[in-house]
Amino acid sequence: MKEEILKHLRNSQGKDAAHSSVYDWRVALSLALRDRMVDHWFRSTRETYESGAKRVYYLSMEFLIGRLVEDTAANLGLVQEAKTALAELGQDYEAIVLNEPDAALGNGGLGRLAACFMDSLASLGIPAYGYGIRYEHGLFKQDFVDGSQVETAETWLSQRNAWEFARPEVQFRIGFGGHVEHHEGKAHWHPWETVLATAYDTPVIGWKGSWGNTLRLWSAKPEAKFDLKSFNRGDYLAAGRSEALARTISRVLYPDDTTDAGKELRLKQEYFFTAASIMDLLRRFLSDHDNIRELPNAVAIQLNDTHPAIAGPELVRLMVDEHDVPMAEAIGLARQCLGYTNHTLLPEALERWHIGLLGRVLPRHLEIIRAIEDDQQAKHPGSPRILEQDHVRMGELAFIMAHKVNGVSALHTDLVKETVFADLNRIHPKRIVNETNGITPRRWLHTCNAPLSELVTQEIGEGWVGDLEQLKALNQKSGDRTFLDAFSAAKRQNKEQLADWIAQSCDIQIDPAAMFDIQIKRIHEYKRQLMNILETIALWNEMHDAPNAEWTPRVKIFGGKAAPGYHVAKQIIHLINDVARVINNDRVTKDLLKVVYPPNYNVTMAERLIPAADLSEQISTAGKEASGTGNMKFALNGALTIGTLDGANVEIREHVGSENFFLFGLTAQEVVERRHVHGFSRAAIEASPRLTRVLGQIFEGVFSPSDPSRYHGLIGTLYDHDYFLVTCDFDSYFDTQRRVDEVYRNPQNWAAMALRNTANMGWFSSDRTIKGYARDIWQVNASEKVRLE
Ligand SMILES: CCc1ccc([C@H](C)CC(=O)N[C@@H]2O[C@H](CO)[C@@H](O)[C@H](O)[C@H]2O)cc1
Repeated sequence: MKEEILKHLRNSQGKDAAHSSVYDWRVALSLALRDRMVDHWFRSTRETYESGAKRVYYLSMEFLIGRLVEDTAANLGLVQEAKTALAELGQDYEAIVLNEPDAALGNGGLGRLAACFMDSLASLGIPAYGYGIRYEHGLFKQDFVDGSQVETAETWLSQRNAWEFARPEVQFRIGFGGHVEHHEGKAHWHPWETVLATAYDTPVIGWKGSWGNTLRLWSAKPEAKFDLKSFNRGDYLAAGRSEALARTISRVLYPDDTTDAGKELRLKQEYFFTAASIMDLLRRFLSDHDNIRELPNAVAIQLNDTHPAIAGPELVRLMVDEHDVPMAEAIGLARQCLGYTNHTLLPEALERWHIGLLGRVLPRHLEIIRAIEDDQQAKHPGSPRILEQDHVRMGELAFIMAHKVNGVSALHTDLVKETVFADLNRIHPKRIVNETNGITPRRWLHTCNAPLSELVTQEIGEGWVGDLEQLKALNQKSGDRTFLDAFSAAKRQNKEQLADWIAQSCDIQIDPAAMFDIQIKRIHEYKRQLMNILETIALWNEMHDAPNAEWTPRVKIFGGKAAPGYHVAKQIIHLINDVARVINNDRVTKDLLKVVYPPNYNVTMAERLIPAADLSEQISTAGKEASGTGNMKFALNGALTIGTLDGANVEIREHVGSENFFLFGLTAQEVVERRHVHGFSRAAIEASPRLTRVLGQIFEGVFSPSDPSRYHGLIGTLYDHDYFLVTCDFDSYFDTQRRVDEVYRNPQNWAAMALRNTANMGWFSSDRTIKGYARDIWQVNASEKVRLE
């Protein structure tokens, strides 16, 4: 390894060791690791062609990958070798792995799930491609100015991306606009503008280097070369216009994760990567098949939400216009290839494109969508329509064009059947299945939590990393004092490390003995960070009133970004920072309560925070969080959950035992009923002196003396439009937090409950989730060799 690193330092970075920066060493190490991946990658690709195995194609607008050095070294079993080599070269492995920028090509849950799925697909030896966009700028960088979020462009590609292989030879022309000419029953689309989709491949190696798959990300390049004529006549802007236009397509990730912006550029992004992906997989299929009607036996295409839903019409277009398959048959064939995953019930997140816009940008596809609509209406008269009130409903299109539709937790899938797709579910009763989300145990325990990972391996061997259900064996240690002490010591070690980082990066001193209570996720009203900070103020009030009473010291840690245009979410961020400033400077409660909100929450920060957590906040309004995956990461890393019966919380509580889970709040059914009660929020506030006091303090500007009326709107909303029932769940949330305090004051008991969480989270491995998709949706098998390993 040492020679390989030095070789890349010299030959790839063009630096001699004496004058190399941490960045140079990091790129050299990455390239050395990448070299070790290539053989596995080529072998897997070769084996797939030879075996004629069915391939999975995972289409996603987002892949929230994070950093890759540690993960890749771990999957190749080279961590120790890399550490030793760098130490011998006088370099610090920790500093080098932290130098890597996050590949932040996603907003939150949906994007991170796609990244976990890629790791599991490779670790299970399932031949697969991930298809997405190589955004020049990922999710924005978040900073706080006077407590408010400010966004700046993210610049991961300003440095060399050591993992990718550019594929200039893999290019597809993607058309937009123009018109469709119909001639002798055949349609010819004449796009007005075209851009080139160029591929960049990143190898994805599974656990134990068992198998290698590809993440193919598309970058937009101009069709027209540099316009020398305009340049020579001095019109420099014109010379670069087509370049600029093309690059906008893959320039930046849209930072919204719940609101359909409905912007033309977003539609172009969705079509750009989807069309390139469909063309690419069809080219690969036709390279060793000549009957397009075989396609469903050779490919399984999964749509990660509706963002790639245009894949249905695009596949039909290519079959009909370029392979002369009759329309109805093409629709049937495409349906057999496609699966669609729904990740949200929030109405504002369900994509619907104005017919005018879609018809202008994709005229041929609108024709095909009309044909799909007619086909559906002919077979199922009265079926919900795709075209409704001059909008194209992408959820209905994806549902109708898929042979299987899945939700991402048991509760969510039931709600999908009962609400958004109730009518389609009645027409197609077998189409909706559940595939509860999962997380990769490689990144989210083995790599991010060495103290616990080593303790577990010491106790039960390393098999759990590839087969997480083996953790169950730890249940029998929940009465073993020595093991529990070791378990608590691992947690304590992580907490001390986190306390050091927070002291250094946020200049706040926190006590590792205090309870670390963490809520990290995108800021959204339904995730109820607002209820958390209201409870924090209520606790502070009572600690301040009676500082000598028996309190459980707490550190409240928040992390998360708000979509730039989401005003209320930004207000909530401002409030949390305002409250933190007041509480953290309160001499009376300084050893009892601290509030910390490190800016720019991302995958790397999650890897730092989750191993150090005692309490995991999963407090969404029941019926709103489709699944959650952070909840799984916390429980796997030995945190106890305070949560509602929402998303995957329900299944986590079933697996870890209700006695090891702090449940509170209204159920999804009760939420719907309570909303019908007139004045429910005012009634809840009046019934709670504690809540009334807190809302009064905020309203008067106790936390914003320089701008006393800053939160008048926010508080007003709680009184009159508390759509997410913060007021109704507040008291049971506060009381449950006090129960948490009591249990935490008994470390033995707490440790036993925490151990039972870790021990019983095996089912939430994304390996189990992917096996479900393979069984229920894709009908694919893992490669012989990997399965037998
Ligand atoms: C059109 C804008 C947009 C962009 C992204 C999205 C995503 C579907 C939002 C998302 O990330 N949903 C989350 O998906 C996770 C993975 O399944 C779930 O665990 C979370 O509960 C869900 O909120 C919706 C709308």
